[in-house]
Amino acid sequence: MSQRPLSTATTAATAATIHSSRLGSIRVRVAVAVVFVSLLLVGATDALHLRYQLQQRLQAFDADLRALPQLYAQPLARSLVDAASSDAGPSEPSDTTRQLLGKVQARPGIIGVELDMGNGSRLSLGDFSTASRADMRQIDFKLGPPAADGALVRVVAQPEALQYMFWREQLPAVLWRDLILVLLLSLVLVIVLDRMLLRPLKALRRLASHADAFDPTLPPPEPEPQQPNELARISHSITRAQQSLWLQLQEEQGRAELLRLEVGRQQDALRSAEQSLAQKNLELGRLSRVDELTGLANRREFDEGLRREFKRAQRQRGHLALAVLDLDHFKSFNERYGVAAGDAVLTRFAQLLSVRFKRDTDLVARLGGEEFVALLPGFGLGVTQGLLEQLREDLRELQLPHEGSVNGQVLTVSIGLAAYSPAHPYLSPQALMQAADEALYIAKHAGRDRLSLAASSGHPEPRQG
Ligand SMILES: Nc1nc2c(ncn2[C@@H]2O[C@H](COP(=O)(O)OP(=O)(O)OP(=O)(O)O)[C@@H](O)[C@H]2O)c(=O)[nH]1
Repeated sequence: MSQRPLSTATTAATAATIHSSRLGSIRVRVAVAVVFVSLLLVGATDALHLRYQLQQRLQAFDADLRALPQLYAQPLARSLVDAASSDAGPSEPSDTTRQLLGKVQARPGIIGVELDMGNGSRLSLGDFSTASRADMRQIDFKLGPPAADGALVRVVAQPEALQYMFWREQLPAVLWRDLILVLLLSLVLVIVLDRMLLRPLKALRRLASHADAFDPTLPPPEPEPQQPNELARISHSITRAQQSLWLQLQEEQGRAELLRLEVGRQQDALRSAEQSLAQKNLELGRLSRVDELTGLANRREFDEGLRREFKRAQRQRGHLALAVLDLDHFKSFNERYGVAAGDAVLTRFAQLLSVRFKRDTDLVARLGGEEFVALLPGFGLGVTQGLLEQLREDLRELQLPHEGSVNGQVLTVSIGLAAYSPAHPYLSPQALMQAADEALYIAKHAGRDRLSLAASSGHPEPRQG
């Protein structure tokens, strides 16, 4: 968590660096574009202006050319008349004539002037070698009668020279002026663009980078200083939204934490309830199979064991001994010594049974009241009889007083014993149980405190202990 603000800040700083370098290159490009546009504007304006001026010059030049006959026809005619009356004669042009023609030739754009005096004499000033070119202009005018009848003046002009002169005059000044104008215009445009476009663009990009790095799980950043109004409003809106989201997130996180704690508590309670339920189920299972007073197996457990071991004995053609044990005159014991003492005796007798028959396969159970059973897989009548006699001896040794007993002194027990074997196979568990019960019945009726064997023939044999 602690690295997140750092990485976000780094990202924002990197983005700002990239943006500022991009912005720098944009500035250069804008400046170049502005200079180019200024150059174009100023150049185009001046080109139009110079072209207009040149046209004016050419028009004026044409007008001057057309005005030459009016200006020079008279003076030239007069100079010829004067020359005719001079000593040199009409065939030689006078100095005045030369001067007048020189004036004409000296006019800008005029490359040559020729006077054909009509008497075979000619006077040429300037260069006529290029007179045949298409852009040449030629004006011929006659020096009218009577003074110079037949004299002709030919003026050859070249506007190109005039244009060349025009450009040579104008261009340096125009170029300097344009340069200054371009610089000034570029400066103004760059300043205006920077203020109106680049700065808002820069602020917008910074805003965009903040929007990119927007994370409602972080505290909102400080507002940007000196932003244009609209951008400041957008920036403040984003900051406000972020603040609101952040607060909501804090609340939600608080609520989520409480819910997590509550869920944890409920899960703990559920776990302990499940454990308690499992224990109770175990206990229930145990209780359903165990006699509560003595801790021995109960009748249900015994019935299952009897069925199981009987089938095994049948299957394996083995031995299975079953003894039913009943304390004698227990009713009178309860009456004399109390039920609690009776319970203690039942418990003590159960312990004797458990000690005596302690193999894993032995099953000792209390069927109810003062009646017990011992199911002994693998034992025949002989071995079991010996063990039961030892048990009766164990009981005698305990010397549990019972004045109402058979012998008027101690508690005794009667036992009925039956055993399944291949030689004496009973047909069912019930038949085996019934045989043991019958043997017990015989033992009781024979005077109690004894063991009675069930005979396979159905005639149990009581034995005096
Ligand atoms: N203390 C105690 N007495 C029980 C318990 N269950 C049964 N009894 C008593 O055991 C006595 C059994 O009496 P009976 O069935 O008449 O048999 P008995 O008096 O032993 O006579 P015989 O079996 O013929 O020798 C009854 O008085 C029952 O109340 C028990 O869990 N605890």
